[in-house]
Amino acid sequence: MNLAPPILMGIVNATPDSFSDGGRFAGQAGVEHGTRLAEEGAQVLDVGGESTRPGAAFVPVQEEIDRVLPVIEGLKVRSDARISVDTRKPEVARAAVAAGASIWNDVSALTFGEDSLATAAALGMPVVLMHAQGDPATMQQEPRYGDVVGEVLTFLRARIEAARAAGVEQVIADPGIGFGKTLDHNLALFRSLERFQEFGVPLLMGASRKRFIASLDRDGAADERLGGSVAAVLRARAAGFGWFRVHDVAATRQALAVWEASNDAV
Ligand SMILES: Nc1nc2ncc(COP(=O)(O)OP(=O)(O)O)nc2c(=O)[nH]1
Repeated sequence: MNLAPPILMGIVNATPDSFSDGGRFAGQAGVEHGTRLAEEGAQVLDVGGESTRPGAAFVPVQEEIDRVLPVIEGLKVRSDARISVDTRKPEVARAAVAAGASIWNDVSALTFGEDSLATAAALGMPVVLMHAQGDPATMQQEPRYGDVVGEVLTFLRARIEAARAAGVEQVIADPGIGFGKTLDHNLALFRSLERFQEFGVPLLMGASRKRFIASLDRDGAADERLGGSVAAVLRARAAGFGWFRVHDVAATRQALAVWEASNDAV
């Protein structure tokens, strides 16, 4: 399997309430944090202004723009890393691109806004299409699937086709770990990651510090989940994933370096 070098997407949550680092990286603190992540090896910095953790409240457009723009503008000055904007809202994506973002990371896979598809095509940048069942506010109340892997694949296949039909040329697919999934649903996806290669597009894993890790080991807090986060990255890498959205860039970079060097199959 000839894999392109891994792309590390460092998480910069300019939010007051993100599940693992809420309130720490607004404004200048977000610029400093993103700069540090780029120095640690992140090729992309993912700037978000709305938490999408289970139970998160909706953030109005202007408030989300006010959160992400100062961080994006500051990072454009301080770092050469590409910037992605983590938003469901086309208005926020447009503002972020005007400020220097060049990737749209949409956890709603361009379904949230009526003009999301047209906006993505007009902006002409790569779009991350992620699977989620339901809305962050309620998605973990009672996730149900007949065949979670089959249904996630079917959804992403349809969204990739819709994006391409709308004129979006570059897409990245993401199974959406933790977005409307129980532990068993997440594990079923992890055991079937190779099936996502069918799309023939870059694949993104975003498992960093998520709850399923605590469910498998001592129920630790978000800052006690580094080992599980790295393990999830390596499992995805073994399945051909190339993009990794992580909080802990240096540790992930090092783990991938050792994994790549000790796997001649890469
Ligand atoms: N493509 C993609 N984007 C994502 N954005 C946010 C989160 C949630 O994690 P985090 O940003 O750390 O927390 P919060 O949503 O509370 O800010 N997970 C993903 C993911 O798995 N894939």
